[in-house]
Amino acid sequence: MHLDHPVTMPHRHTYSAEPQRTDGSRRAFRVGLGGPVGSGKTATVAALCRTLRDELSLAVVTNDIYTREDAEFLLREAVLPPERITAVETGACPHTAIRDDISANLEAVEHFDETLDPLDLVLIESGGDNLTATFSKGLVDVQIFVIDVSSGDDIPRKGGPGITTADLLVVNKTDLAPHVGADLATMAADAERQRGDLPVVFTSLTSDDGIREIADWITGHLTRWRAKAAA
Ligand SMILES: Nc1nc2c(ncn2[C@@H]2O[C@H](COP(=O)(O)OP(=O)(O)OP(=O)(O)O)[C@@H](O)[C@H]2O)c(=O)[nH]1
Repeated sequence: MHLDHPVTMPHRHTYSAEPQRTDGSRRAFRVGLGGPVGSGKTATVAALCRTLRDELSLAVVTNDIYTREDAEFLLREAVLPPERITAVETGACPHTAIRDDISANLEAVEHFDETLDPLDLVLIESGGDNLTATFSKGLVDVQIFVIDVSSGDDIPRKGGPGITTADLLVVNKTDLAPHVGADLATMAADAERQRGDLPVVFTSLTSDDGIREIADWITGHLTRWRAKAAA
């Protein structure tokens, strides 16, 4: 049973998609990273922090069901100073906290907006879920869905909202393709069939392969979002 009905769990926040907060100051651009358990979401967040931290002011919110493991990993790796990493313990289906009752995540990002000024970017990592997990548009401006080749090269063909609608699809662990018999060309063709013009990036985080492409995609969106706000 899902305890995530919007009537039983009303939002405490009124979301504004505007780049300004209610006091007129600028809020940070919010990027959600979701995907199945173990696909490489935390590794992607860590690599993005290392790539972007010198050019942008950024922070990270992680979501785990009962632990703070992902945040602790990022702290251990020192990808950002500790005051820029926080954890939300969802205590329920991971997608509930990013899609249905987003209040704990909103509180976390708003706290960053208030305490880290100026702040350009917040990465929000979902707990590992299934192919249906997507973020509320009230929480993130764009979302990235991370799958990996070791879960089977038929995953893009199977579709699901994460694969078909995410603003960016990341296919991670390409280094494992030869070992698990995954055909990357088939994955690319299936992903294109499911997503049309929406972009796909192949990554291998053993060598940070593809991370610059994701970082550029994020900064491109951030620039356009700000320009739209200023127009
Ligand atoms: N070979 C290989 N291993 C990877 C790659 N990316 C991540 N891993 C490993 O895969 C495992 C899971 O990676 P995580 O980043 O923790 O995955 P996650 O999606 O955050 O996992 P959950 O938060 O538990 O859902 C770890 O042991 C990583 O070191 C990759 O590109 N290649």
